[in-house]
This record gives sequence, structure tokens and C-alpha cells, in this order.
Amino acid sequence: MKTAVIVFPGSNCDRDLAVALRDVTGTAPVMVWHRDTELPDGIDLVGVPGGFSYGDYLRSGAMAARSPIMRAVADAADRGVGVLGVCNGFQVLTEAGLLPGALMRNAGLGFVCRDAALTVGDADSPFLKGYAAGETVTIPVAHHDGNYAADTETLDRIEGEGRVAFRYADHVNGSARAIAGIVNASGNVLGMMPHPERAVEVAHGGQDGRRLFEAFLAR
Ligand SMILES: NC(=O)CC[C@H](N)C(=O)O
Repeated sequence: MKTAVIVFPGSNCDRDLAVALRDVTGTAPVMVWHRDTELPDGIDLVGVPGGFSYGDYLRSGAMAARSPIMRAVADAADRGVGVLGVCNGFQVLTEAGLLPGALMRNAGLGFVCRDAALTVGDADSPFLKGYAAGETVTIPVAHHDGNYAADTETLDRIEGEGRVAFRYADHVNGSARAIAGIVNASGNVLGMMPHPERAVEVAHGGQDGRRLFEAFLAR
């Protein structure tokens, strides 16, 4: 499987994501600088990593969403290529319009960094095939802008279309309907605030994140 990880100025989880993808797929991903305009040929999965792209100025992910490479990421998503946005990557995908809603400042206004219990949603996505809907998994969070917000109509639509990937089991950041991750209508684009790449090795304290990468590999 051929994978790529996008690198923005201020990304800081790009290498963690690269290591996770390398470990699970057996091949190191291609690291793609945000100013590039094309993804490598034959790509199966694009990772949009966590971090603080452009210092979180303006609004987290807003400036990175306008990077030249994002046009290629959107085109790839349209073709059915897998796109995984983690934390700042989820923020970038919403700001780029690949996923609905926005990530606002945490309700408690502080940075939250801890393991989070998540309930797996009923979304039909290649990333989620390794989990059972309703199962509780543990994946760490680390963010200050993880408070998922959308208007009621959008929230109803996301839920009605079965596009919730994960919900927080307890209230982490004030997210509407406890949403921690969602997919696009086709299920090939997943955005989530928790970091699956930080739950890959036994030494990470749990491997629930690894199951997400393995499921995509086995799709
Ligand atoms: N770990 C991250 O990706 C942090 C995301 C984002 N910059 C925030 O703090 O909200």
C-alpha cells in the first residue's frame, strides 16, 4: 500500500503518523511538502497530520487548508483515495470543506492531553472495519481546539447518514453531540481529534489506534 503524509509549517505529528504507517504497511510513506501541487502516483492513503500548522493563527487549520497541496488532496478524496486527518489534520479538512463543521476552542479553554475513551460510531468506512459499532476504545487526545461545532441541521444530517466515526465517552472538550470524528458521505475521508498514531505500539500503552490503520490496509 502506498501512503503519503502532508507536512505543513508547524506540523509536529507528521513523523509519528509516518512511523505508524510504516509499521503497519511495511513501507515508509512519502512525505509531501504543503507547497507541492501533486501527490505521488498510485497513492492509496493520504495522512493529514496533527500539529500547529501556521501556529494556529486565524483559526486552527484555516491557513493550511489553503495550501497548494490541498487541491490535490481534495481531488484524491473525490477519486476515493483514503484521507485521514488527525487532530490539526481534522481541523484542516473541515476548513478545506472536505468535512462539515468546525473545531472551536475547547469548552474548558485549556489544552487537554490525556487518554480518551471513545465509542465507535456506526459510520461505514474502511478505517472502521476493525471495530464494532458501539465498542469503547482508548485513543489519546492533545488539543485546545477540539470542540466540534456545526448547526443543528448539519449535525442531524451527519447522524442521519451514519457518518459519526467516534464519540467521546466522557466530555472532553464540549463537542456537539460528543463527536470526536466524522467521515465524508463516501466514508473514505475520516477526520478525528484523537491520535490513532499514538496508540500503535504496546509501549504507547494501548493499540486501539493500530486497528484503524490495519483495517484500512485490509480493506
Ligand atoms: N495535536 C494537535 O494536532 C493539536 C491541534 C491544534 N493545533 C489544537 O491544539 O487544537
